[in-house]
Amino acid sequence: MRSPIVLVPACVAQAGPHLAHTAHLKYVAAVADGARCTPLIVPALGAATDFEALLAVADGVMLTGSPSNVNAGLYGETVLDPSLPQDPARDATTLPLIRAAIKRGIPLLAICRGFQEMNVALGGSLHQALHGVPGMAEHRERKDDPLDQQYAPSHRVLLDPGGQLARLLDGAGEIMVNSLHGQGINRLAAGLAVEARADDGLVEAYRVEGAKSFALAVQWHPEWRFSENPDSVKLFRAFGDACRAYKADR
Ligand SMILES: N[C@@H](CCC(=O)NCCCC(=O)O)C(=O)O
Repeated sequence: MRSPIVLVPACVAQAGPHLAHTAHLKYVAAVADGARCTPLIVPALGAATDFEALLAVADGVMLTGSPSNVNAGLYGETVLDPSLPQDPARDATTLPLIRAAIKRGIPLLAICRGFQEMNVALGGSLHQALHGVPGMAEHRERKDDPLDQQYAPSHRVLLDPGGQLARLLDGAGEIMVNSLHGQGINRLAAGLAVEARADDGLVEAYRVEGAKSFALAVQWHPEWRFSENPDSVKLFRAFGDACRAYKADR
């Protein structure tokens, strides 16, 4: 019997002199080895995407992080810092895909940029520069640090005691997470329920209320060395189980 197929939408990024559709190995590995599903990288073709064809084979969708920001025009603002990277092709691919996946009850796990774009896809908005928002902590990584340090746990998040995340983490009240983002949730979209917050109040995880299946998003990076972090192992295993259940019922 085949394993569940999990769509992993790509970024458009420079690979040497050429543009390429890219997905970091760590995300693909977390789907394969953590969720135990078959990752399928989806090119960021925007409106040229055949969403029906993709959804017909998808048993899950995982949205990755990215250095690029969700275009602020998609939540009714102008881009405050045009020097920061954008990826309009990814926006035009992921936003419709997110809405379609939720409608069909296809399991969804969203990470960092994915967490932000899912909120925007459902009508929410972002802070474009968290570090400029009074009372907010610094959530960006130090880019000069070695990667292991950039992705090391840097602050705690408090989990909603009645939430899905707390349940799948065996009743944990708080966990330590890494933090590599300059943007963050401003207005949470209607229909999303907070699962975790940082000490400064920032929403760090949410679920889709009343979702037909697993639909969870986290601002941190569980995919980073996931096998060394028991919380990340449980998260990817739960996502994989939801994909297996979706596949069995389809
Ligand atoms: N650009 C957004 C999202 C941040 C993000 O996804 N960072 C991860 C980048 C690299 C990786 O995939 O590990 C923001 O700054 O908030």
